[in-house]
Amino acid sequence: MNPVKIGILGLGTVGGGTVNVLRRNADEITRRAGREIQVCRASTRDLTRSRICDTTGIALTDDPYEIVSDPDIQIVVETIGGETPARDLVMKALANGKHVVTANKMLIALHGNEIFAAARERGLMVAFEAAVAGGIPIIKTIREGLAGNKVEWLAGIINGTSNFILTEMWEKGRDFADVLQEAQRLGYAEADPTFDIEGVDAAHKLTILASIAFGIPLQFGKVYIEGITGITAADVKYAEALGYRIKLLGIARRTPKGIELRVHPTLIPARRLIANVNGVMNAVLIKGDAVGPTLHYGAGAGAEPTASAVVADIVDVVRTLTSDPENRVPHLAFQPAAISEIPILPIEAIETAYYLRLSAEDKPGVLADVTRILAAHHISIEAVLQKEMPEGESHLPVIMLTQKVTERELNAAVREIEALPTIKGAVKRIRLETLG
Ligand SMILES: NC(=O)C1=CN([C@@H]2O[C@H](COP(=O)(O)OP(=O)(O)OC[C@H]3O[C@@H](n4cnc5c(N)ncnc54)[C@H](O)[C@@H]3O)[C@@H](O)[C@H]2O)C=CC1
Ligand SMILES: N[C@@H](CC=O)C(=O)O
Ligand code: NA
Repeated sequence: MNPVKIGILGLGTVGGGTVNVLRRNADEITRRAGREIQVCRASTRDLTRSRICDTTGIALTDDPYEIVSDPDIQIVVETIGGETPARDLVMKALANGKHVVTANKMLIALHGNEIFAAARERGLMVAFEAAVAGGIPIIKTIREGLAGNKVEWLAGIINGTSNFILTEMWEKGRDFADVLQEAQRLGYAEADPTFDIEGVDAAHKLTILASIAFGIPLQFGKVYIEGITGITAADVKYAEALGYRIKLLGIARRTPKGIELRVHPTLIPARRLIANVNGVMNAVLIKGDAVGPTLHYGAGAGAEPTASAVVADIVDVVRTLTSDPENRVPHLAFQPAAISEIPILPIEAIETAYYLRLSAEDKPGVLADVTRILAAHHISIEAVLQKEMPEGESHLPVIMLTQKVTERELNAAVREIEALPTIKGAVKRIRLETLG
C-alpha cells in the first residue's frame, strides 16, 4: 500500500520533534498504523534557520497555504500555534478534505466548536492530544478510557512552564524571571510567555478537558483565570511550613448549581501525590463516579514528549482512514447532539478554603479584630502562623488557613480586614483544595 502523506505546518519545537520521532520509530509506527507514514512537505517561516530535525526528503516552503491545498497531502499537522494564521489554515485544510492533527490548545479552546462542525460535515478527523498536558494521553483517557463514568471533577497541573517556575522557586529559591527565561530556552514556554504565567494557557487546556469530561461546549470565556505572577518566595515558604505546596491548578467540578471552571494558584496538602509533581511535569487528577480518583502523570511540554502525542494522533487518523466516519470517537467525547448547556458558575459563587497572608501591627488586639471580622462572615479558621518581624519592617506577617467559604463572603470579609488601621496593604489570598 502507498504511504500516507503528511504535511507539517511549523517546524519548531513540536513540529521538529514530530519529524524526529516519526523518523526514529518509523518501523514501530508502521507496524502500529498498518501504513507507512511519510512527511512529504513542511512549512517554516525562516527557511534558512537551523532546526532540531533532519529535513532530508521533506520539501520545505515558507508558504503554509501550499501544503493545505496540496492534493497529495492526506493529513495536515498544525504546529504553528496561535490563532492567525492557524485557524484559517486548519479550516482550509478541512475544506480541502484533509484530516488535521494539531498541538494548538488556543485554537481548539477558542475555535474548536466551529472546527469540529466543519470536520463533521466532511467526515474528517481533527485530533488534538498534544494540546493538553503534552505527552500525557489525557484526551484519549477521558474520551475513551473513562467513558463509563460520570466525571465528578478534575484538577490538573497543566502548564509545564509555571510548574517549572514554582518548583525552582520552592526547591532552589531561584528568581522568577530567571527561571522563566530558562523555560523559554528549553522550548517549554508559549510564543508569548505571559500566556503561561498568567494562567491563560492552562485555561485553554481546562476548557478542552471540561468539555470532554462533562459534555459541554468549549467555553474559554467563562473560565476564571489567575496566574502565578503574584506568588512570592515567602508564600511558597509559609505554605510549606503549614504542610502545603502551591501549584497552578486548573479545576473543573460538577456541582448541583452548575460547573466550576477555574485556573489559579492553589495550596495542596504536601502529602498528596499531585503536590509532588515538579518541574515541567504535568498531572491530571480525575474523579469518576465508578473508577474513583485516577492520576495521570507525564511531561507536559518539550519537543519529544509533545511529539509523542502528535504521532499517536497521526497513527489514530491513519488507522481510521478506511473506517466509517460516523463510527469514530466524537471530537468532544459526547455525541454532538448530546452536548448540553450546563451553567458555568461565576467565581463569587465558588466555595473553597483559603490561605490568607496579612501584614499586621505588632500590638495586642489586632488578631482579635481580624478573627471577629472572619467570624461575623461565618468563616472558620483552620490554622494560624505568625512569623517573626522581618528586619527593617514595621508589620508582622500573619498567615491564616480558613475552612471552606464562598468567594463572595470571603471578599466581603477581606475588604473589612483591609480597612483596619492596624493592617498594612492588601490581604494576600490563595485558594486551598484538599483534593480528597
Ligand atoms: N513547546 C511545547 O512544549 C508545546 C507546544 N504546544 C503547542 O504547539 C504549537 C507549536 O509550539 P512550538 O513548537 O513550541 O512553537 P515554535 O515557536 O517552536 O514553532 C513554531 C513554528 O511555526 C512557524 N510559524 C510561526 N508563526 C508562523 C506564521 N505566522 N506563519 C507560518 N509559520 C509560522 C515557525 O517558523 C516555527 O517553525 C503551539 O500551539 C503550542 O502551544 C503544545 C504542547 C507543548
Ligand atoms: N507552554 C506550555 C507548553 C505545553 O502545552 C506549557 O508550558 O505547558
Ligand atoms: Na496530551
